[in-house]
Amino acid sequence: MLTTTGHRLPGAPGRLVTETAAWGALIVLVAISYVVAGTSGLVATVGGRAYTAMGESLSAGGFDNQMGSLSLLIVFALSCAGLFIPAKVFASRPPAVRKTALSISAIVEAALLVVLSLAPSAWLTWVAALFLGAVVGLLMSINPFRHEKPWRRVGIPAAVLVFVSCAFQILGGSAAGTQALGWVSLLVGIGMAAGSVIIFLTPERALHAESATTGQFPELKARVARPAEAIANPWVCIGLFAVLGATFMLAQPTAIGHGYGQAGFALIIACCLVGWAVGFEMGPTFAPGMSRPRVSTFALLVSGVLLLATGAINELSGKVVLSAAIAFLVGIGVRAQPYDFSRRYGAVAGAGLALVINALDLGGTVEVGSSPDWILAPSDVAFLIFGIAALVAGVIGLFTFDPHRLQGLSVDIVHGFRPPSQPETAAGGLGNSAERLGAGFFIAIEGGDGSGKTTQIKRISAALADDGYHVEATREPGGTELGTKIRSVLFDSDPPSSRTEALLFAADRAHHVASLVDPSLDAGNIVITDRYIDSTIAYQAAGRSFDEKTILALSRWATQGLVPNLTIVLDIEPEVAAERMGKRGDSNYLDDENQQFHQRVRQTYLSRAHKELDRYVVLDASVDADELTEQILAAIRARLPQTLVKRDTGTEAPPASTSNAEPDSGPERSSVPIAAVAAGTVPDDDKDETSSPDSSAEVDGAPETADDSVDSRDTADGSAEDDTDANDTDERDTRGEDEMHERGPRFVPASGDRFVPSAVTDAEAEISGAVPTKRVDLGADLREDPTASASEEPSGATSAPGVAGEAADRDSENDEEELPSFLEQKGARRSDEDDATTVLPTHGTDAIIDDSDDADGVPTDRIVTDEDAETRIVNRVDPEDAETRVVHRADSSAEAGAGGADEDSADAGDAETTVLPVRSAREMSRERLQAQAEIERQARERLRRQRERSNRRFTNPEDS
Ligand SMILES: Nc1ncnc2c1ncn2[C@@H]1O[C@H](COP(=O)(O)OP(=O)(O)OP(=O)(O)O)[C@@H](O)[C@H]1O
Ligand SMILES: Cc1cn([C@H]2C[C@H](O)[C@@H](COP(=O)(O)O)O2)c(=O)[nH]c1=O
Repeated sequence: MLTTTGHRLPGAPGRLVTETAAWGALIVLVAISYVVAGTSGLVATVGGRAYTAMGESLSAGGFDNQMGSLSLLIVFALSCAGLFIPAKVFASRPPAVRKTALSISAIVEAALLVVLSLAPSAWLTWVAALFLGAVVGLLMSINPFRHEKPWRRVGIPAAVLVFVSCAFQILGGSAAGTQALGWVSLLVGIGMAAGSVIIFLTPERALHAESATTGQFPELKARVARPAEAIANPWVCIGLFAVLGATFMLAQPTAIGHGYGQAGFALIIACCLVGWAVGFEMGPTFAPGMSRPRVSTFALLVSGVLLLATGAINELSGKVVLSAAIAFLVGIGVRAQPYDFSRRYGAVAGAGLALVINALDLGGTVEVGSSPDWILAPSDVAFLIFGIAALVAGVIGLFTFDPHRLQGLSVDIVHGFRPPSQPETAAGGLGNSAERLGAGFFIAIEGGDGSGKTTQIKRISAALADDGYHVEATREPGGTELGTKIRSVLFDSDPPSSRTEALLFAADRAHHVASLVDPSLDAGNIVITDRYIDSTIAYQAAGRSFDEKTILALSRWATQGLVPNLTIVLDIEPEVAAERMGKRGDSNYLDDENQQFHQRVRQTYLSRAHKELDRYVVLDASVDADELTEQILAAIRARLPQTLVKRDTGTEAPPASTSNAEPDSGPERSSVPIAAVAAGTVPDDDKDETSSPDSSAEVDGAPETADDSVDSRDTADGSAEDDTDANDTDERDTRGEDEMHERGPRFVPASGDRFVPSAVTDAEAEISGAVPTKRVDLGADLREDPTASASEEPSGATSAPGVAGEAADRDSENDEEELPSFLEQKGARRSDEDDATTVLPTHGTDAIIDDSDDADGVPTDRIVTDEDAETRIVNRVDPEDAETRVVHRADSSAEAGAGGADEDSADAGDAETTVLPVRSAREMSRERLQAQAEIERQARERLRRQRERSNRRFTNPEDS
C-alpha cells in the first residue's frame, strides 16, 4: 500500500493519489476476488471453461461462499505480508531507490487493475491477486500506513464504490453490482497510474517520509479527558483492532451471503469507514470522566454485543448501521489512550480469523419454532463468534482495569460521561493529582483592577491564620524575587508588546508556582494568590484578543497544570473600580486600558466562573469591605478540607514555615519579611514584640525577619547587640519549632515594591537622598487597629514583629521629629492606609551610578557596583513614585559611622543617590537583586517621566 505521512509533506500529491488508488484497489480486489473465485470455485478457475463458467455464474448471481473466502484469504495474506516487513528495510533506502520502487510498483498495480477491469476472468483474478498482493505488501513496507489516518485515503474510493455500485445495482439489479467492481477497478487503476507519473516527476528528496501524525496522542484534546495512562499490555486495543479487521473483512461475504449485491458491500464498507473515522476523532475526549483503559474496555464489551446483533439480523440496513457502530467503538476505544501500540497485528489477525471462520461455512438454518426460520450465513456465524470473544474479553477487561476512583458499574458509566473536575483536566492531561496539590489548599482571588483583591487577601489571610491554619499570601505577577523583576520589566518601563506581555506573565507564573506555590502546598498551607490563570485569560486572551486556547495552554504548561481548589472572583463594575483606583492613585498601563477592555476582562471572569460553578465563587465586590470579607471567608471555610493541618493540632505536616526557616535552603522566594506577618495574633505589630513570647514566635519568615533585622542593625549600628536583640535571639533558641514559625499568615513579599531594606534613620535618609515610597504592606490590616497604627506610629508601622522593639519605636519617634522636607510628604501620607514610609538604607562608597554621560542631566540606569564592598547606590526618585518599604529604622547615630563614608555619595545624591549598608553575604545577595531591580525601575521611571516632560514641553512650550 502506498502511503504518506500527510498531505503537508513535499511530494504529497503523488503519494496522495497513489495511496487513495491503492486503498481503492484493495477494496475492489477483495470484492472481485471473492466474487470471481467464489462464483466459479477453486477448481473452475484453472480449468479451460473457467471464463465461461464465471461469466455464467456472474450473470446468474450465484456465489460459492467457501471458495470465495479462501480466495480472499490468499489475497489478503499477501497484501498484509508487507505490513510486517520492517519499515527500515525500505525506509532506509536512498530517496532515488524509494522513488523508483514507488513509481514502478504503482504502475504495475495500475496495469493489473486496468486489465482486470477490462477482462475479468477467474485465472486473471488469481494472477492479479498474487501480483497485487505482492506489490501492495511491498509498498506497505516502504511506507507503512500506521502514520496516517486511513479513512482519509480509503474514504474516497469507498465513496466512489458506493456510488458506482449503487448506480449499477439500481439500473441492472443485484447481479449488475459485480460489473460495478470492474469499473471501479478501472478508475482506481487510472488513478494509480496518474500517481505513479506524479511520483516519477517529483524530486527525490521530496519523497522522504516524515513524522507520524496519528501515532501521537493529541495533547490538546487530551486535556478535556482524564489523563492518558500508560498501558503496559494493550491487549484490549489489539482486540478492538481485531474486531475492526473482522468487520471489514466480513462485509463482502455478508453482502453475498444475504444477496445484498455489491452496493450492499460498498455501503457497509463506507459506513464502517465513517464510523471508524468519527470514533477515532472522538476517542480522546469520549467519556471524559472515565479512565482511559476503561473506555477501551467498554468499547470492546459493547462492540461484542453489537457483533452478536450484526450476526443475528438478516436485514441490510441493520447490518450497515451495526457495522458502522462497531467501527465507531473501535475508533473510540483505541484512540482513548496514547496510540503507541501497533494496530497491524490486531487488524490482520482479526481479518484473517474472520475469513477462516467464514471459509468453514458454518452457516445454516436455525429453527426457532415458527416460520420463517432463522437463517444464518457463514459470515453471520463469524460475527457471532467474534461477538462472544469480544464480550468475554471486555468483561475480563472490566476486572482488569480499575474504574476511576468509582465503585460500581452503573456509577462508573454515569460518571464516565461527566467531565472530570478542572484540576484533573489541566495541562494536557497532567492535571492536579492529589500529589500535585500537596496537602494544602490553593485559593486564587481574581477580579478586575481595583476590585479589592489586595484588601481582601490581607483580611482573609489574617482570619484564616486566626483559625489556626498555615496561610501563605502571595500574588502575580511578583510573588517571588524573580517575579519582582518580571513585574518591574512589565510595569516599570515602556509597555511590552502584547505577546511579550503574555509570555512575561506566564514566566512569572511558572516560577511562582515552581518555587513558591507548589512547595507551600506541599507543606500543607493554604496558599492565597492575588491573581492566577484567570487573569491571563481575562487580560491577555479576552483583553488582548489572543486565542484563549493558546493562552491557556501556555499557562497550563507553565504551571504543570496546577489549578486552584477555589477561585473567588470579586466582581465589580469597571467604572466603580476605576473610581477606587483613582482614589488609590497607583496604576499601571493595564489599569489605564479603556473601558471596553475592562468590560471584556470582567465578562471573561464571569463566563469562566459560570462554566465551573463547583470551583468558582463570584461575589459582588462593590459591597462594603467588611461584608465582602465575611462572604469570602464563608466561601472558603465551607470548602476547606477537614484534613488540612492546623498550626496547633497539626502533627503530620510540618508547619508551613519550617521549610523556609533557613532562607537559603528552601525554594526560592522573596524572603524579606513583611512587617505585619504576625498579625492576626499580634494585634499591633509595633507593640510588645520583644517582650511577648508569642510575638516573637513569628510565622514563617519571621525568624528570618529577626535574623535580618538583628543582623542589619548590628551591621548598621556597628555596635553590639542591644537587649532587644539578645532577648529575641534567646527566645528563638528556646522556642519549639512550631512556635518559632507560627504566627498568622506568612505574606510573601511580592515585588520590588516590597523591598524591605534594613534600618536607616530619616536623618540618614535625608543625607543620602533615600527614597520615600508608597508602602504596600499586606500586613497592615492585620493589626487590631490599622488606622491607629498607621497614624500613631507612622515610621515604625512597618516594623517586623519581634524585631522592631522599643528601640525601633524610639527611633521612629525621633525620625518623626526630624523629617526632612521631602519626607514630610511621606508623613502627610501616613494617615493613608497605604502609607509611605520607606527609605533605602545607605552605606558604602565604592559603587556609584555613573551619570556622567548624561548630557541632559537625567540620571540613567547605568550602574557601577563594587561587589567586594557590597554596596550599591540607588538613584533617588520622586517620592511619589517609589514603591519600597522599610521594616524598621536603626539608630541614626550608629548609622552615621557607616554612613560617614557615604557622604560623598550622599552629596552625589544630591546627586540623587542612596547607598545601601554592608550586610551579610546572604542578605546582600538577596537584597542586591531586589535593590538592583528597584534601581532599574526607578531609573526607568525617571526616564519615562523625563520623556513625558519633554513631550509636554514639546507640545506645550509655554508650560515649560
Ligand atoms: N469594598 C471596598 N469598598 C470601597 N473601597 C474599597 C473596597 N475594597 C478596597 N477598596 C479600596 O479600593 C482600592 C483598590 O483596592 P485594592 O488595591 O485592594 O484592589 P485590587 O483589586 O488589589 O487592585 P489591583 O488589581 O490594582 O491590585 C484601594 O484604595 C482600597 O482601599
Ligand atoms: C497575573 C496577571 C496580571 N495581569 C495584569 C492585571 C493587572 O492590571 C496587573 C497586575 O496588577 P496588580 O496590581 O498586581 O493587580 O497585571 C495580566 O494582565 N495578566 C496576568 O496574568
